[in-house]
Amino acid sequence: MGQTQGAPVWALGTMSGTSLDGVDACLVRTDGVHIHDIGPGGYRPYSGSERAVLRAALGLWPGDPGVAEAAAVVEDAHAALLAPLLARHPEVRLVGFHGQTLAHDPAGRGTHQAGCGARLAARLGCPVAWDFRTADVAAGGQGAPLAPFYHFACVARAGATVPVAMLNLGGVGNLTWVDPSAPDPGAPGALVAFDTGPANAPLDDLMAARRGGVQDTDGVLAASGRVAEGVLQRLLTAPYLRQPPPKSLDRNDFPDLLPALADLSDADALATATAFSAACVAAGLAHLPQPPARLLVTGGGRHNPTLVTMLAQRCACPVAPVESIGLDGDLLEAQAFAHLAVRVSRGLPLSAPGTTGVPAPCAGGRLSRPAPLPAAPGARAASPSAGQERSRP
Ligand SMILES: Nc1ncnc2c1ncn2[C@@H]1O[C@H](COP(=O)(O)OP(=O)(O)OP(=O)(O)O)[C@@H](O)[C@H]1O
Ligand SMILES: CC(=O)N[C@H]1[C@@H]2OC[C@@H](O2)[C@@H](O)[C@@H]1O[C@H](C)C(=O)O
Repeated sequence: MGQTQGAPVWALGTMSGTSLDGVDACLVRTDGVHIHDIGPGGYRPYSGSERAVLRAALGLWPGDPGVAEAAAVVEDAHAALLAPLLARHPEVRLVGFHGQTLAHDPAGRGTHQAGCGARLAARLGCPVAWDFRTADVAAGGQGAPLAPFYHFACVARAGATVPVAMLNLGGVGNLTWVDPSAPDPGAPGALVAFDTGPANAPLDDLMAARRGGVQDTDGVLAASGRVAEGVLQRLLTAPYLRQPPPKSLDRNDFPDLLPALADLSDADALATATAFSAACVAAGLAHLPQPPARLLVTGGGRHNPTLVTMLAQRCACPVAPVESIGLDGDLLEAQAFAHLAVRVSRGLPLSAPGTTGVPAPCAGGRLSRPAPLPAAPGARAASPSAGQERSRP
């Protein structure tokens, strides 16, 4: 089973992740199958007040009060980051706009990413691929994780010959096992992927609640505490951890976690939560078809040495940052949505039974093109194909 390829194009992918820290963006030249080039990236943090708007909107669904305000924060932040990047890089044909997940309940109400790609396309004057998760959920999948199809391309680019795993330590953790001998990411057995459990989100939430901070920078507070083993072992009885994939999480799907740490000192609470995030990954490794040769870590959590050390202590395989295969772990998810944007524009699947549990490889996403400028008096009407994957003016 091969994948249909067209010519590679430059796409600009974005991610506004569950940590609510800010928006990442990165250029990738891709045909949706192979990564041909990785270009520059950018980051635009949310201000304290923007983050408060997003935090207040967590758990909300389209139409709920507060959602329009959150969507405006998301779109404004993306426009502020992307407009100068697009001006400097006119070679970009397409933006991949993930938006901000506010709620995720694939078995119930669906999945909700705030931010409208059609409005963003109009503001940027560039086609935007967006709403990546809805079609997968509608087809019976989890709608997440979606980065695995990009992980497959990354592992192929690195020339791996044996199965490896990629671990994203974001607000939530997600793990992708990749068999590089598979012909494409939708092939049976090519990928096994799922969310492992909470990763940075509870650490950030503890710091916010107890210290008024944003994160436990470099894991310093956690390193000064002691893991409360009894509490940790109780937390590790969560049924989610034993449940086989496919499975995915909302940011706040472990509501008992912070209350379980309430009686611990700040340092011990951080140490225990950090150990829990690491142990969730170790529990996830048991669900893989075979042990990976290496666990390649991406996402903000790889900057936390306490978390990484706890992880390495609990994993049988070597643990290394994705930088060890020449990738940038701060921009990998943004790159994923550049790659997926091109797949959207070409009708290629974004997910498969091994990644989201969708019954068959599933295409998805929406593509919004900026409205054509009104015709000048006397000018010919634009042809129906005008605006298809062309250079921006
Ligand atoms: N130096 C550091 N020390 C400790 N933690 C850090 C450091 N740098 C980043 N982090 C953590 O990484 C988080 C951001 O990670 P990342 O950008 O990968 O998450 P995200 O993309 O928002 O989440 P997700 O992948 O779940 O959507 C921060 O909120 C913080 O918890
Ligand atoms: C619903 C949603 O936005 N999920 C995110 C979240 O953050 C990490 C993990 O949970 C993952 O499932 C997903 O993001 C990445 C980019 C993904 O889809 O692969």
